[in-house]
Amino acid sequence: MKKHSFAIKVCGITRQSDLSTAMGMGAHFCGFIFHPGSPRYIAPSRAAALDSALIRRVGVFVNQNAEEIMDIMKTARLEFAQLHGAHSLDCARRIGPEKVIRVLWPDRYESVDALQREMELWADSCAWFLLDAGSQGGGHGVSLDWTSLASLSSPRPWFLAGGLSSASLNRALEQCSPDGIDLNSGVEAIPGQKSPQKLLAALKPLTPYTPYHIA
Ligand SMILES: O=C(O)c1ccccc1N[C@@H]1O[C@H](COP(=O)(O)O)[C@@H](O)[C@H]1O
Repeated sequence: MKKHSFAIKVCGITRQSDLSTAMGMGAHFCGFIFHPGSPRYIAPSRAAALDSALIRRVGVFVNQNAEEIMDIMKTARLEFAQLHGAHSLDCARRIGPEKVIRVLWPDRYESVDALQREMELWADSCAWFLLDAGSQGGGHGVSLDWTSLASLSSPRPWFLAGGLSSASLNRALEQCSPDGIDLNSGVEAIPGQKSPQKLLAALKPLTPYTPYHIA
């Protein structure tokens, strides 16, 4: 593994026990999925009741508009909105760029240069990018081609997502250098429930690399 520090996000949290385990293992961000079609869906009021101490709370949105997103952010006490759908720049600006994690799907672009041009377009309208596998939606458990991201020079910090698990993390981090990693289906016992063993297996080897400081 290359020696650089990065943030850890554990997404698809539906239970306090999983959130507490993730925090105990050094997660910096936790994610709640507000897409009703997802097996990881959580109602905003239930997410509000989960105690995340000082780590950052992210909501994942696919179909909702800016007003619905801002409403849920308030109810669920979220700091960030992860825009995982066909959201516009205007939607991101209305939410507030400092609160937006914009998802992009590298497979949609013919080259890393084309992906980078899209990132430049979004740079003033988001705080982070999240790169996911496939061409839409998320939670597929499929990996990206990490080598193609080795030369990426993002105008904002970015999370690497897409089926990351203890089996793939080491290789992924050898091949590209994200500012954060996003763990979801790769650390589950069943969809919507994390496995403490899988979380430990994925996160323990990262301990020397994750004293990530978030201002
Ligand atoms: O996990 C879901 O069910 C989901 C549904 C709709 C949009 C996003 C979703 N999850 C996000 O997808 C990425 C990658 O997940 P995975 O590691 O491949 O399971 C991650 O950011 C999740 O937050």
